Amino acid sequence: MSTLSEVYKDHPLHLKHIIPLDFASVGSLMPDSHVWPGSGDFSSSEEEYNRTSVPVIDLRDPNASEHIRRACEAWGVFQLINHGISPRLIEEVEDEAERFFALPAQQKLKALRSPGGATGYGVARITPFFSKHMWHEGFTIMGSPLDHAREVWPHDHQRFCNAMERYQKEMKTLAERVARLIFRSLSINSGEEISWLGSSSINVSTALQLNSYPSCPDPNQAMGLAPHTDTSLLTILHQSQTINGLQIFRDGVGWLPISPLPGALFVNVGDLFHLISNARFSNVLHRVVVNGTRQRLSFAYFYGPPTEFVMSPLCKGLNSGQVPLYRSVAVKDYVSLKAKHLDNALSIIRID
Ligand SMILES: C=C1C[C@]23C[C@@]1(O)CC[C@H]2[C@@]12CCC[C@@](C)(C(=O)O1)[C@H]2[C@@H]3C(=O)O
Ligand SMILES: O=C(O)CCC(=O)C(=O)O
Ligand SMILES: [Fe+2]
Repeated sequence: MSTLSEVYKDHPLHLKHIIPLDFASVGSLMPDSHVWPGSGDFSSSEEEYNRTSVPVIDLRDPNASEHIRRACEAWGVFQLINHGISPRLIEEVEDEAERFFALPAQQKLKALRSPGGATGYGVARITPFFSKHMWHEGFTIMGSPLDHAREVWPHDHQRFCNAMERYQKEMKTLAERVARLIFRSLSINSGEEISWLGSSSINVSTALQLNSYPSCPDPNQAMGLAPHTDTSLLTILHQSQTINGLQIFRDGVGWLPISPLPGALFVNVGDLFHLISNARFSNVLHRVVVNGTRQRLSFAYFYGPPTEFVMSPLCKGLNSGQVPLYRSVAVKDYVSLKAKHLDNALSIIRID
């Protein structure tokens, strides 16, 4: 049984695609390596529209499953309220992430992701697909971050590890709950297709990504995180309550900023739910823009089936007369395709 980390070992990256810029040493001039060609003004006047339109799902609502289905079909995203994650725990994770990203570059590099590694400090994995670098630094965690944390803080890593481990535990429970509601909305309540869901003996594929977008001397020329879809089944995102940055792409509208509702978590459909739902659910394209005066933090929890699990469009999810649009693929093979081909991964398994 291979783990997600083992799958990424087959796709090593060059150090120049791992080491972030020392953002603290950048003055008022943007380094050319980080100036995105053709980038204009990233701001948008759609904020109010967005605030009122992105679906809000109340987990206490008895009809949550049906509401989630509609949100996944029409938007591929929703804001989740009454999710049960304690604000105290979120604050602790925020404090610890802040403590890490505020360290001098040399200290942070002690936790650098290795070329064949999946976890640790570094730039986004999608970096090699773009000619310019993103205004972003991240810390990827899969389970315990102990090995990296103790390199950074030999005597004071415990609170970082505790916060990250507790957060992942709570996120996993929440992701299972949300995934179950989504499967239910596709009329899948039990059986082979979800035998792995909620099982304590089967390793699902999960990762916690701490994202930091430092303040930027010229935010209109920089890209926080380039447009991408997530590889996961679903992603649960906590974003800074005060600084906007996340934008989703809507056909016919363009880039829409997502302003967080107080206390809400943001959920987006990833490639795997798009595949399983036979493209009924949108794996929404999203990106992050940066701020001229303030750092923005976000935490993304990626949730997916075990790496060996073979996924195919679920018959019950298909409307009558519909044919499967994708062929079956093991999670690990899809992760490999994505690592090699990024946006083209889905079209490679698409049935014409
Ligand atoms: C499980 C994972 C999803 C992710 C790659 C990773 O191994 C851990 C980092 C994740 C992340 C976060 C920023 C955006 C993204 C596209 C990237 O480059 O790294 C996602 C990856 C993904 O969804 O494929
Ligand atoms: O920072 C954000 O708001 C989004 C992060 C994201 O898209 C990701 O980690 O995949
Ligand atoms: Fe993402």
